[in-house]
Amino acid sequence: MAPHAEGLNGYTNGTGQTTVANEHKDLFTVHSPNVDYTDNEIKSKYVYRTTSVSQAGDGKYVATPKETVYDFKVERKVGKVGMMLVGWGGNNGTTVTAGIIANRRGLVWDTREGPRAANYYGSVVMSSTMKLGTEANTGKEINIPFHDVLPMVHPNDLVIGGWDISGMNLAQAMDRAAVLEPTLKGMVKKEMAEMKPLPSIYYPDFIAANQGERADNCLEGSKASMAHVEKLRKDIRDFKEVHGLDKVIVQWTANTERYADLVEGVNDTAENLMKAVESGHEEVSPSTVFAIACILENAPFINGSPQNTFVPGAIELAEKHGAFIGGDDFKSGQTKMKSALVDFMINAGIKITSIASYNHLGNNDGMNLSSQKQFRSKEISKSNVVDDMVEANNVLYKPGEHPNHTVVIKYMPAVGDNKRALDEYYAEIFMGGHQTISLFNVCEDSLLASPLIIDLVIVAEMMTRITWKASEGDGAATKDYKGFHSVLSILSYMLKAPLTPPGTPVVNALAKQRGALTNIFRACVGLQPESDMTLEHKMF
Ligand SMILES: NC(=O)c1ccc[n+]([C@@H]2O[C@H](COP(=O)([O-])OP(=O)(O)OC[C@H]3O[C@@H](n4cnc5c(N)ncnc54)[C@H](O)[C@@H]3O)[C@@H](O)[C@H]2O)c1
Ligand SMILES: O=P([O-])([O-])O[C@@H]1[C@@H](O)[C@H](O)[C@@H](O)[C@H](O)[C@@H]1O
Repeated sequence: MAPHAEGLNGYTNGTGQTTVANEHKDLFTVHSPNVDYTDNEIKSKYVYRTTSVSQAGDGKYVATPKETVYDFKVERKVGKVGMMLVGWGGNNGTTVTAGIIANRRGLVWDTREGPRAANYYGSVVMSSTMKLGTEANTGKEINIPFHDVLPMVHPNDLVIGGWDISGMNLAQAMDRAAVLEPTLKGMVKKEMAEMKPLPSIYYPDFIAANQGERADNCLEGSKASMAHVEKLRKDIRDFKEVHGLDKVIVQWTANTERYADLVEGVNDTAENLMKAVESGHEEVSPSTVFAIACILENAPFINGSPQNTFVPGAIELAEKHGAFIGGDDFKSGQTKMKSALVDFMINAGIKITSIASYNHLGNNDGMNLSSQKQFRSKEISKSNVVDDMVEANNVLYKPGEHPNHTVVIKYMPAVGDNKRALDEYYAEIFMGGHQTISLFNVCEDSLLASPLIIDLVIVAEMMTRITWKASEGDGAATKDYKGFHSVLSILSYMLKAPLTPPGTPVVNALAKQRGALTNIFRACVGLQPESDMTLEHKMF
């Protein structure tokens, strides 16, 4: 077996290079009067160009180009970052932890197909690129690793911890998950056996009854309480202190909960929500209690599951505290494919009239989802993913017209984590014709979700070091630098049901989501949005 390369005081990032942990080296600098680099900051002046449209009567519009000048400021020091997972002992939690350890140590392990090396495939931040520009004298396109556009935390440097209602240590839980090759598990088992999830809050009514048998690592109390909020806050503070962290990002990768009823006077405002927690109201879910604890600790909290963790009171609480939240529901395989395929077909002028989405899986997630209330949470997040694309094409679809769309999930233990997704897309094409696309997509769910957990942590942490002010253009110029809105809709590329600031549109089209993420980060170093116009190759 090939020995694994291990740098002193650092790690190999899968390509054999040894990188000193926590040190960021700029791959490029922007040479512009609008960009200023200091030891601690990158400051840029960015002209944001949009088009304002107004109705001109008889169905016509007037389009007026608009310009707003923003000043962005990026802190260059990454600091020491912790990732705390709720549901750490689950398939995703154990898999992402083992994956980061394997990358940090540059592990290579034997498989039936020969040796495999640790990598971050499936992470848009770690394994995709973006166009920086074109080479001055050759016109050749220069692409850079996405991770290098701004000073971002490297996943190998993440300090990992978390909670689980199951008390298994991470090595035992990794075996239970049955996701990774035994040869790889053997190489990380010792380190993972040292990792034990903190006891968590367990309110049985929110997840399937079939989860009860693993709940042996729970705090006292089966309903929300301030004691629970304060205990989780202390867990976060202690984790930061013990590991000397500058910040902690928390993610919910625990089981899918049932939707919480939205009750006026209970979870409609921040004040009522806190009162509901104090009174132990049964409609406050564990995930909402975690969200409250993170908001009060100013630890960004991301919901990787489909339930409505962020009830209106939680969003208002986050806004009041200027804390970051994001969600919902990792977009890993079947839905990611759907959002790309539907985007392409509708933008090609093909009228999708029905989408049948079936899948079966045999992991614990599937077992939890075999309970109707938990399935309903997932059905909602998987069904709404095409709405914006349909609504954007009023040539194909009349107002309110939608394709038929059905979502089926079945629990079949035999296939374990290797979910089978079967989709049929039925569409109308030219002159009464039809196109039927049938997909069979085997998604190794945790191996697809783990890179998303990493991307969500990296992007959320990056957002804690970006501030802005508007210097010219429409609307009141802002005097001081401030952070982005509490609801991090920039995370949408990794999520099925993107949470957006109240009153703002939800974008599910995958290309638009990636474009927003890429171009916002480019703007922070004064670069214009990626443009594929390549006029330089068309007009000379
Ligand atoms: N591809 C994917 O795997 C994928 C994609 C999208 C969403 N998700 C969602 O991610 C979540 C995790 O998926 P998984 O496959 O790892 O599931 P899993 O069942 O293997 O892991 C969930 C873990 O959460 C723990 N848990 C349950 N309630 C808890 C609580 N209140 N506090 C702390 N821990 C708790 C369970 O003990 C379990 O270890 C699920 O909600 C799933 O729907 C997964
Ligand atoms: O592949 P995808 O649709 O993005 O997401 C997955 C679903 O297909 C699956 O049914 C569910 O069990 C997983 O938790 C995950 O949500």
